[in-house]
Amino acid sequence: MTSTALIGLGANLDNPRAQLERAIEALDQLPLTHCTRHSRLYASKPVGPQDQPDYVNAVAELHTRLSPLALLDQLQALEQQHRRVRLRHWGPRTLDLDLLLFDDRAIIMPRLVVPHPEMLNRGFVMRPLADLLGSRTFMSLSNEDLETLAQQVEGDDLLPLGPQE
Ligand SMILES: Nc1ncnc2c1ncn2[C@@H]1O[C@H](COP(=O)(O)OP(=O)(O)OP(=O)(O)O)[C@@H](O)[C@H]1O
Ligand SMILES: Nc1nc2c(c(=O)[nH]1)N=C(CO)CN2
Repeated sequence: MTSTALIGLGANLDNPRAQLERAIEALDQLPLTHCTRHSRLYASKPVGPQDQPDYVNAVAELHTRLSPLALLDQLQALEQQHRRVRLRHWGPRTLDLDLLLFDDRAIIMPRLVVPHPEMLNRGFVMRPLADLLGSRTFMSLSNEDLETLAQQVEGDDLLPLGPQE
């Protein structure tokens, strides 16, 4: 059975934009998985500790035949690969891949909570998610459409990035 998964991507490496573009390509190469589309990339001010560089954030939609836990394993392996690159280049931070939604399932396991518990509080997640799926509602997100939910957290400093060069 094919499922739809939404992935939140974030990076604040030296070249976070290139990291995200590579990560989106890598998501499309995962076993039993295709990246069907992704949002535009956004530059965003760090939420939480401020003594770190700005982030680039985006959301990608996957069609996958992996189970939620198998997909999480793959996402964590990808994060590890990017972490190795980061160490080599002494980059300031890592790549974060969050499993935001998996069909309309509610999952509570020791390693995996879906919908991602912080997503509704994060403009850098909700804005790109609403760009992709604005009118969609999820029972697992109180049946409210994503555009309305995104507007409730607007206020983060988000800057859409245009095409490079
Ligand atoms: N929906 C989810 N997506 C990704 N990881 C999850 C999810 N639910 C639970 N986890 C667990 O959370 C841990 C992720 O830790 P990580 O260091 O990436 O968190 P963080 O990036 O600091 O915070 P956040 O996940 O809030 O962005 C992993 O060990 C993973 O098992
Ligand atoms: N703007 C922004 N801020 C963050 C982000 C992120 O992806 N974007 N990720 C964090 C840790 O996961 C902490 N703060």
